[in-house]
Amino acid sequence: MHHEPESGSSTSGKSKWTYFEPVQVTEKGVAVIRINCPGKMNTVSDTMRAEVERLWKADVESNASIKAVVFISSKPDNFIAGADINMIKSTPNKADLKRVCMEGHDTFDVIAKRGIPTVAAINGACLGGGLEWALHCDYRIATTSKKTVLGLPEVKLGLLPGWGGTQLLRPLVGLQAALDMMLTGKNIRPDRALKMGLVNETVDPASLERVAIQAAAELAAGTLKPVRRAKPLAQRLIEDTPAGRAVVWKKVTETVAKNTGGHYPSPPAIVDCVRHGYGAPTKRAALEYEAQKFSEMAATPQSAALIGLFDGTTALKKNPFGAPARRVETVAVLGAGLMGAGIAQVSCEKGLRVLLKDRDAASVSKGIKYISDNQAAKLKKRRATKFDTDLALSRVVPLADDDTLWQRSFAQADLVIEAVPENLDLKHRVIQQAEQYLPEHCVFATNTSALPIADIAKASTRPQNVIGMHYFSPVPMMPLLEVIPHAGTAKEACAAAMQVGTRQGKTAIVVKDVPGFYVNRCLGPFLVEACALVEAGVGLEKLDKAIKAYGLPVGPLTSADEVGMDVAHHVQAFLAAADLGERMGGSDAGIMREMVGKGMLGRKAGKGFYVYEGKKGKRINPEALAMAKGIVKQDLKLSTQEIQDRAISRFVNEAVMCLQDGIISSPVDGDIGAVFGIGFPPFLGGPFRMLDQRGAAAYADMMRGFAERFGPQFEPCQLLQDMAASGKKFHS
Ligand SMILES: C/C=C/C(=O)SCCNC(=O)CCNC(=O)[C@H](O)C(C)(C)COP(=O)(O)OP(=O)(O)OC[C@H]1O[C@@H](n2cnc3c(N)ncnc32)[C@H](O)[C@@H]1OP(=O)(O)O
Repeated sequence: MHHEPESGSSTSGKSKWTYFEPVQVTEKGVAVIRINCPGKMNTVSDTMRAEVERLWKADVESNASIKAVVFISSKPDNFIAGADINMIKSTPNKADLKRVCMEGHDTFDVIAKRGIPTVAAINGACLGGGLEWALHCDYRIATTSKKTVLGLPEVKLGLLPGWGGTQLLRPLVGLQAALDMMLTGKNIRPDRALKMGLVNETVDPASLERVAIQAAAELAAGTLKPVRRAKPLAQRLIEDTPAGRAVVWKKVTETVAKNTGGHYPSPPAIVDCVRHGYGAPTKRAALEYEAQKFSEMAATPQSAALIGLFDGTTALKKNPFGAPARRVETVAVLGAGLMGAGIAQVSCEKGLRVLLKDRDAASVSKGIKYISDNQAAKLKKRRATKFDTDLALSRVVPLADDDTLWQRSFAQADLVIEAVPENLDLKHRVIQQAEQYLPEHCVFATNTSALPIADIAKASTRPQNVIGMHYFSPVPMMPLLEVIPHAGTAKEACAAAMQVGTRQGKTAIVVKDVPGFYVNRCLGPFLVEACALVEAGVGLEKLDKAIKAYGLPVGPLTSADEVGMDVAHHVQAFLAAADLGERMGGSDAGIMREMVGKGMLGRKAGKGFYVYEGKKGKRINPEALAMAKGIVKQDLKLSTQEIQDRAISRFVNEAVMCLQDGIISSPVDGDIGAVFGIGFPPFLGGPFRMLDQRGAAAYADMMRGFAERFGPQFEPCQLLQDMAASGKKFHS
């Protein structure tokens, strides 16, 4: 689409508004309303919404020369990032949010009443209430900037699109695409948004304002008519007939039930709102229903938990050590196995130069293949462009020990991440070998899940530069990073490691240098309890199902099979020998030891607790079942709730113990670590949020009851007892 530029805007000086620039009116009568909320992001609060209505009434409504309006942002990287989450959180009576939503509609009614076309000129994040703002407009133009994303992510906060999203999106993109967007909360990039009919045009960022003004003028003149994407016949048959829609409702209801396990109320509420829209007597009635449901969702503990995780993730984007004096540009990764290649991938994708080194060309090639295969997959799924993937790969320099090129290249490294196997001697050797060629300032990070960082640092001539960076596997998928300074690590090294982790897209928490760090330390007692439960007569399948039903992605037995029985057993044995004392009691995990001895190492060996039969899937391993039956001490006939509480309380108590001992520095870190590290149910918000919601006193009582019945490993730690006695909450 071609638009002629228009010149000669008039402006009215310094803004009298808090959230908007002064309205500019062009010669052809296009009013440009620039959104400029205080702070980094534009968000829609009740006060911002009220102000746009005042602005409209003061500067637009009675100005007859205005023929069309463009809404545009003054911020470099966001249009509107949604409703103000702080407003949602701080509304004490969530029922009041219905009024907030409905007043939003009143404002858009005021705007619509003037009868002039409105254009949303979108650059950067256009999310949630921000996209709903754009949906209320007559025309949407998005820039092709990498920063431009459109989406309705409310579901990720346990909410639903409450400013018309469940009603206004469907007519543009179709029922199925609308449901997909709202139920996944995924970001839509501009090219996709154009294809699906979400926006009318895409433009280069430099042209956005000019094109938007021109489009507005043409809409006003009637020379431009917004075209709705035509639906193919098959889509019409499904979406536009009651019989077709019945199929959609059935399918979507089943998918929602399967994906949420019944733990999340907002996805079914979204489906309900969309469905309600078809039968509602008026558009207003449908919007009122949606607003009612929005306020109900905002009052759920699940929403509070998910918003808590959003806040925690946002807070952790800020480096607690401040920006390092020297920005890391080149990262050397030692070891091109699964871990090393994953670390190299997330680094090169985010613009870091990577020196990937392994023993020989064959080993390093495997790592390169891993990265290039993943890039090809991203390209295929359109998660990246050819240019992005080519650029990422071009940043990786493959290096091998048998070619001295690595020695010269290492002189450029700012930070090394070693990911060689877990063997102290080997780690010492690689540190000493690398240090000969590394510059003085280079930080040396070690990716270990078990070895003390202080011990690894002993081999270094610059121990102040040594730090732990514990990634989780598979690195490109897992969002968490534990950053572990030892007692002698310099602040500058901590700052650099945190900055690199955040740049790699990880949420990084700082953890003390103790056995298991945080996540594995909490997993230890949980794994032991899984074995103890088998000894208490809980069937293998029942155990896995009970923990999955609690909301973890998989049960402990599947988890042991996936990470490998040898690895799981090693973690358990290592922690049993460490400083956790009685807290690792309850079982000696003999079943795992025996399974390792028999080569039942889990998925990688084709059998563990389950037998893996290729396409046929998996079934309980009869050999493991026989072993399990053989170790039952007394069948206690535990209920599902008892199984869940016994296993989860061991994890939770250890998490609180970590806070008590300063291994983690806050409940926020503890919650994020548990949710992002092991998949602790997000709808519970993490162990600390869960304790706040369930009540520390009730939880401590339950654990004391278990301690009496099953042993001292259930004794609640001091901090949990203190919180129980004081009635205080971990999160204020
Ligand atoms: C009925 C309608 C309901 C809704 O609309 S619910 C809200 C739906 N919207 C969202 O869920 C989007 C939330 N925001 C984000 O996902 C990210 O942010 C962005 C992708 C937009 C940008 O990410 P990045 O560039 O990394 O910035 P950053 O550090 O996350 O945020 C900078 C500051 O902006 C605040 N912020 C962002 N979005 C909102 C929001 N919707 N309400 C209130 N504050 C918001 C953050 O907290 C932080 O603040 P600080 O600098 O003080 O730490």
